[in-house]
This record gives sequence, C-alpha cells and structure tokens, in this order.
Amino acid sequence: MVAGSSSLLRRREMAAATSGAGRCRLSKMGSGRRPPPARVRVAVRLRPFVDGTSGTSESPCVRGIDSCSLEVANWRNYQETLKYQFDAFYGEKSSQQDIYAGSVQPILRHLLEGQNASVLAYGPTGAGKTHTMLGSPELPGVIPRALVDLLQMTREEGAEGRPWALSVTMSYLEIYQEKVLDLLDPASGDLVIREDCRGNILIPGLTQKPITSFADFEQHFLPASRNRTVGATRLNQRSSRSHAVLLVKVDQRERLAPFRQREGKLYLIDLAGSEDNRRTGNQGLRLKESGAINTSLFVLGKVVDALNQGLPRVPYRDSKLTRLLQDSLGGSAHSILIANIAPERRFYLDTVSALNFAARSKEVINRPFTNESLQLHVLAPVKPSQKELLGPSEVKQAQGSEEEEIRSPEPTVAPVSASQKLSPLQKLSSLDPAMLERLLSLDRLLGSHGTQGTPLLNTPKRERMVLIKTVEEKDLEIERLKMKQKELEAKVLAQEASDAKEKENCSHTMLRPLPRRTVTTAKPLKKAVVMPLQLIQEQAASPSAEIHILKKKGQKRKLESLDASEPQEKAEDCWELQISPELLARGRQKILDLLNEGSARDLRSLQRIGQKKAQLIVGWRELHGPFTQVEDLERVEGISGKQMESFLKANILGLAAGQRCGPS
Ligand SMILES: Nc1ncnc2c1ncn2[C@@H]1O[C@H](COP(=O)(O)OP(=O)(O)OP(=O)(O)O)[C@@H](O)[C@H]1O
Repeated sequence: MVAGSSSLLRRREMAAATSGAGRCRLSKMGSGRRPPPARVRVAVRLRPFVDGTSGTSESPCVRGIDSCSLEVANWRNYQETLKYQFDAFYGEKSSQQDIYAGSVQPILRHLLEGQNASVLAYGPTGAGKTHTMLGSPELPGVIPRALVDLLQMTREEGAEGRPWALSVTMSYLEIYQEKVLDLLDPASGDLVIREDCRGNILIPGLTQKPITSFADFEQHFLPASRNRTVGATRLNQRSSRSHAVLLVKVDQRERLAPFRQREGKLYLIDLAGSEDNRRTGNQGLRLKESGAINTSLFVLGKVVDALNQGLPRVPYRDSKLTRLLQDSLGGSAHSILIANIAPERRFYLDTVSALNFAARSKEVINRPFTNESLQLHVLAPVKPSQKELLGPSEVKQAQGSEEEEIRSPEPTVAPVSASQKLSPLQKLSSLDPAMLERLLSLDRLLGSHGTQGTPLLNTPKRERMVLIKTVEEKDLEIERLKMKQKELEAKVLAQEASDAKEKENCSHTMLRPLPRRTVTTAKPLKKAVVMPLQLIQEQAASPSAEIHILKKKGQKRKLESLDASEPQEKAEDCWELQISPELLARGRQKILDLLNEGSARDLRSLQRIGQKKAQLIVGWRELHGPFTQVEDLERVEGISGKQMESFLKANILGLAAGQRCGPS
C-alpha cells in the first residue's frame, strides 16, 4: 500500500483539480498560487470484542503491529498475513481521547483559517462508527469533544479586541434511502444538493442554528438525534439506517479594513454500515434500506477509485452521499477517514473490504484553500435610517468607532418561542435516556478534568439567564418595530400629502391605465385571486386610492349583441382596472426584495411559490447573487416565463397594497 509513481500522482492531482478543488482556486482571494495538496488522512480503529456478539475465547482475525500498521490473516493462504499501513492504527485498548487527540483535534484549527475539514466514520455495521463519533455516557466520542474544543477556540479567537469576530452555526441532516432530510426540521422533506461556482457544495433551505456554547449545541442536537433513522438488525440492536451528517460552520468577519470574511465548514459524518444481508438477516424495509446504504457506499468506492486513477469523470453525482462529499473527497477539505473494524472472525470479509477501501482512500489528494471574500455590506454606505433603527445596546456599540459600527453582529442566543420557554431540563427529561445519560456523563467528565467554560447541560440558573436575555431581546425587538412603524406612518402621511398636491396639478396623468398585457383588465379580473380584488375594492373607495376600477359601458358586447341595430343597453358592462405606475413599481420592488432577502419559508408565503420553487429560488440566489429584476425569475431552472408572469400578476397587487409577506 505505498504511493504510486509520480505520473500517477500527477493524474490524481489533475482529477482533484477537475473536482471542487481546481475551481475553488479561482475564488481564492489575493493569491495566484495553487493551494498545496493535502492527502486524505486515514486511521483504522479496531474495536474490542463486545458482549453478546461473540465469546471472548475467540481469537481475533486482526492484529496490530504498531501505531500505524496491522495485519489480517490471508484467506487465500493461512500461512501468510496481509499487512496494511495507515496514518494511524488504534488497537482495541485505545481510548476515545486517543482517537480524538491523535486524528481529529489537529484538523480543527484549519476551520479558523477559513478552510474546510471533514471526519468520516466508515466500516461494516456494528464495527463501532457511532461509538467513535458520538460515544457512550462514560466515553464521549469525536462529536462532543470536537464541539467543546471548537466553541472554546472560537470564543478565544473572536474575543473583543481580536481582529476577527467569529460565529458558529450547526446543521444536521441524514441521507436516508437517497433522500436528504433535515434533522433539525424533519417536516422540510427531501432537500436538493447544489454546487456553487467555486465548487462548494451547499444545500439550500437546510436549517442552520447559531450556537455559542455546548449547551446551545446539545439543545438542538439531542432532539434532532432522535429524528435519525435507526433500527435493529441481527448484528446491531441500534443500527444506523442512514448516513448522518453534522455540519458546523465557522464564520469569521474582520473587524477592521479590509473587512474580509471567511467561512470554514466542518463535516462530522457517521456513515451507515456496509451490510452483508446474508448475515444481517434483513428483510422488507431493512433490506430496502440496506440496498440504498450499500449502493451509496459502492458509489463512494467508485469515486475513490476514479480519483486514484485520475479518471476525467468522477461519479460524484451517482449518489447523494458522494455528491455531498464532493468537496471533502478530492475537493477542498482536510479530511480524515476513520475506518472502524471488528475483531470477530465472522466480520473477516467485511474487515478486509473496509481495510482495502481505507487503503485506497489514503491515496486521494485534496487541495484545501481559504474560503475568503470581502464583506459585501461594508462596501455599501450605512443609511441613517438603519442607524435610527438600532436598539439601545447596538447604539452603545455604535458610539465607539466607525469600525465598531459596521462590524458583523456578534453571535446572539437564538430567539426562543413560547413553547421553547419550557425548561430545557424538562425537555431533556423527555429525551432518550441513554442520550441524556451520555451528556450528563460527559458533563461530569469535563468537570472532573477541570474544564473551564459553560457546562454541557443547562442548569436552572443558566436557564433563567437565557430567558432573561430572550425577554430583553424581545423588548428591544418591540421597540425597534415601534420605531419602524412610526417611520412608516410618517412616510405614508408625506406620500399622501404629495399625492394630493400632484392630483391637483395633474389629475388626468396620474391614473394612466396600464397596457392590457401586464395588468388585469375586465376579463382577467374575474380570475383575479380574492386578496388583491378585495384590496382593490377597498382602495377604490378611498379618495387617495392608487387603484381604480372604472365601469365602462358598451366596451364589450355579447356575441348575440354585435348587430349594430341592437340597443346599447344590451351591451355587457366591462370593468377596466387602472393602477398607478407608482403602486406597481412598489409591488415590484417588494417582490424583488423578497426574492433577494427572503428565506425559503418567506418565499413560500407568496402566491404560486411552493416548497420546491422556494428552494430553487434560494439556490439560484446563492449561486448567482441577487436578482436584479423580477423577470430574472425566468432564469431559475424550473420556472418558465409563463409561470413568472402569472407569479407576478398574483403577487404584485397584494404586496403593493401592503399585504404582509416580508422576510421574517
Ligand atoms: N471501541 C469500543 N469500545 C467498546 N464498545 C464498543 C466500541 N466500539 C463499538 N462498541 C460497541 O459495539 C456496538 C456496536 O457499535 P456501533 O453502534 O457504534 O456500531 P456502528 O458501526 O455504528 O453500527 P451501524 O453501522 O449498524 O450503526 C455498540 O454496542 C457499541 O457500544
């Protein structure tokens, strides 16, 4: 298992360049140099014999040689063994801390450099992936340890007086039967995976929760973990039936010029186990799940092979798992693969196959780069009205220097809804007892090690503090809204005054009818949706209304009345809708603002926009930047010109007339 010749290496690097890494280079700010390569690091962990799966008298089929190598019996010739060498080998006596400190902790610092990192646990079912990633009550795994350290690092690096302000968010998803499901918002359905122009993989619409402490993290993570799909198989009572992906993003904003911003992503992935269904005894749903798991792991193997052979096409798109890992394998991340293996003889073939996969993976070359850009909002001048809307604490900050005024907001505690105001401890008591016990134990463990900082679980005192902070924030929010309302009322009064003036000067030109093509005339009015029509009628009654319905007689006749001799009375009344261009422009602007600033949920509140379209819009925006005009909607894949027009018609009046539909 040694590295190949230099030409093979060059081909592999070319393959890496044609994946995410090569394109990322273009986005790298301030450097024309190609990012240096970083091989995927591979560690193997051998779990001990576990009770209930095998008698301890059985001799293992795997044996460690040193801290990097191991050997397994050669099934073709029992006189020989197959030897493997990796970046690290952890034997059955190794501790959770050994694995974390030896293989995971060293890559965390890259996140603060604005680079991506990923940790993948791979291996057959029951070999210890979940144990390695999540751990047990007494033995917390990679995820809690990494989160504690990362949050500590970001607190220190982002402290007042340091050059960068840091914030951390988390997302948690699973890939179950080729569906990408948001574990923090299980109702959101199958999400799409996209790639931006820099080769970064992203999932529009995926929930991101801000976290500032481990307590924040566990508040989101624990309930979400219960949403993960697990089931009993013959080999593992709590077998993971999906690939679970925890995504932690570290955002950095420079406090002083040139106001750079960086983003580092950490993927912590607990893959579902490869399964031999002759041994798992899977049937029905379990067999179907197993098929999806094995297929995606098979594609993962093909991706690794393609990268190793320098093939021009790497089949990332052949499964959701590999598409998601595109920027981690042969892409832009510092990656560590932990291959978990079991000592029991009945695992022999799975063990050899996992070791072979691990050996192939260590040849994969990534090109991590710093994901850096300029903060867009600091380029635009700050409007006085925005200043006026600042809450008292923000005003205090703003009294400092100009830099203070435009720096990014420091992470805040996420707003708590009425239902969330229940004690987090009460919520925790309804959790999976094993999970709760894990956290409590981790808490105790860290306490006994004298770890400074926030305890892992909420205490009543902390809970009260969070509530007080939330109430304060709500009060501020109310104050801000009141001020905003006053400002809007003043604007409306000013507008009305100027309208009245204009009306006096030029009463005919103001209500110019719009061409039939763009505005509802008599016939389309019948089809008009209820909301705008109601608004139209209400507004027509008001003297300052900008929408008028004019009743025109004899504009349109019934077919049988076309005879000129027919009396005029038989002609059908025809309604003509006339809307001021200002109102129309206002509606357009509101739609545009919503398209550029609204979340997928905000967009869903628009007429004719369902979940899929909302996600497509958010995805397009993330890929191409803001919409310059409403008609750009046509450029979104899956939205036709006709759909765009009917969307415009359905929403423009409602929004222009003040229907609440803004970003929340
Ligand atoms: N290093 C270890 N020390 C002690 N027990 C372990 C170790 N690794 C795994 N185990 C135990 O082995 C069992 C199976 O482990 P685990 O659930 O982590 O496997 P898995 O690879 O995640 O399986 P699946 O793919 O089916 O989800 C569990 O009871 C776990 O506690």
